[in-house]
Parts: sequence; C-alpha cells; structure tokens
Amino acid sequence: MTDGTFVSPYPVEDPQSLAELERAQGDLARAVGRLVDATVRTRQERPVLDEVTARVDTLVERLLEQAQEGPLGIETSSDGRLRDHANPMLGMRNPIAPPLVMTDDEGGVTCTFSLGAAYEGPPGCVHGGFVAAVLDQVLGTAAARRGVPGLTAYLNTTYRRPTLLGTDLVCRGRIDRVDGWKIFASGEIVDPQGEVTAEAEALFIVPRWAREHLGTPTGDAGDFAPPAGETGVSPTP
Ligand SMILES: CCCCCCCCCCCC(=O)SCCNC(=O)CCNC(=O)[C@H](O)C(C)(C)COP(=O)(O)OP(=O)(O)OC[C@H]1O[C@@H](n2cnc3c(N)ncnc32)[C@H](O)[C@@H]1OP(=O)(O)O
Repeated sequence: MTDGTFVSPYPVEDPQSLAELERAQGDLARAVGRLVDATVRTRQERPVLDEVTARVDTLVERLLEQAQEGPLGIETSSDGRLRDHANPMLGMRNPIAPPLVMTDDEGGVTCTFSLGAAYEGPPGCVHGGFVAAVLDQVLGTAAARRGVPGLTAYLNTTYRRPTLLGTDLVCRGRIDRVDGWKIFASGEIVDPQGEVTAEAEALFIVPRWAREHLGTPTGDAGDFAPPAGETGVSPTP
C-alpha cells in the first residue's frame, strides 16, 4: 500500500515492544533477502547445496510453528501508521522487497533503488515485470501521498532501454490530475547516466469499498474523517 502514509485509526497498546518486534522482523527479512541473493548466485557443489537445503527446511519449520494462516493485509505499526509489511516492493517483512524508500518532492515522490541478481530478466537487466512493479509502487505512493490510496486501474509502461541490475536507479512519480476518486499519475526510471529506461502513465482509483470506509480525505497527509459509526479502515475488502 504505502510506506506509512496513513495514520491508523487503531491505538498501539505497547509501541516499544512492537518496535522491537518490528526490528527483529526486519532483520529476518534482510537475512532471508541475502539468502535469496546467495541462492541465485551460489556455485557451490551438490553436498553443500544438500546441506544448506536441509538447514533451510529446518528453519522454515521453526518459523511455521507460529505463523499466520493467510496474507498479512494492512497492520498498525509501532509509530501508529498503517503499513502493508508483506508488500513485495517496500514491505519491511518481505525478503524480496528491494526495498523502495520514498522521499517526498515537489508534486510527487522520488525513490532511489538498486536490484540484484534475483530480479534478472534479460541477461544483466531487470525483469520487465519488476520494472513495471517499481513504477506501479512509486506512482501509487505518489497518489497515496495526495491522501487518496487508490488501486491501479491501469499502468501503461514503455520500456525505452534496458534497466541494468546492480546500478543506482532513480524512480520518480507524480500526480498529473485528480478527478474525484480517480488519480492520474506518471513517472519514470532514470539510470546513472540520466537516461530514462522506462516510463509509465497510470490511473489509480479509490475502490468503492474504501470510499465508504475512508470517509472524506481531510488533507494531503492521508488523514481521513471516518464516516459516522466507523472506527477505522478495514484491512481487506
Ligand atoms: C485502504 C485502502 C487500501 C489501498 C491499497 C493500495 C495498494 C496499492 C498497491 C500497489 C498498487 C497495486 O498493485 S493495486 C493492485 C492491482 N490493481 C487491482 O487489483 C485493481 C483491480 N480493479 C478494481 O478493483 C476495480 O476495477 C477498481 C477499484 C480499479 C475500480 O472499480 P470501482 O471501485 O468499482 O470503481 P468504478 O465505480 O467502477 O469506477 C470509478 C470510475 O473510474 C472509471 N474506471 C474504472 N476502471 C477504469 C479503467 N481501467 N480505466 C479508466 N477508467 C476506469 C469508471 O469509469 C468510473 O469513472 P466515472 O464514471 O466516475 O467518471
């Protein structure tokens, strides 16, 4: 969804304990992210691969001793803001999240990022699906920063040149136009030479179920006046 753009309507009982848990969850995700990268790149032989596989299987069982049945949805973080920790682009708990870290700028957001071997499409290049996913997330975050958390209705991506793995890339997203619950956004990914590798135009729409639950946007910070009788945002449709 967003990287903490929205204030949660639910109070946090023990923010300090939750912050410590979040730190541990983030550490695990980073460690597993290194495991994913190492799994892709290792040239170890069969005995070592068999040994590591057995150890990973044991660790998986340990984690699943206490695990949620289904997906995480949207949760309240220790800082009292809503986050989707499983988001594959920026989720703190997701090992494959690059992660994308957004900075506000005039009219939108900017994100610097770099993708490694696990994201390879054409040799040495970022897979086109991940290029689109980065644009989707950055443009979607720009829309959310406007105070309106929309779902992608369309994302028209143009691939201008290869987006290289292992390079420092910048993705910018901005709002071009807002029409009621529809937010039109555009953005691009730029390589270290300043060349645009891919660009996109997107429409984000606040879905009907969210319009009812969110109530009325009260400002650009993503604060909402809930409708009468509502206590907050439903985590799932
Ligand atoms: C707490 C929040 C969490 C929010 C959580 C945010 C998570 C963001 C995650 C990153 C982004 C994603 O990956 S999002 C995941 C990928 N996207 C999705 O799964 C979306 C799937 N599609 C949908 O759910 C739906 O089609 C919506 C929400 C896009 C629209 O449905 P709706 O809510 O019923 O809206 P509806 O009344 O039909 O349409 C509203 C207006 O938009 C127009 N419209 C509808 N679709 C289109 C379209 N494709 N192209 C042009 N225009 C369109 C209609 O003509 C209408 O215009 P008018 O008559 O008013 O003029």
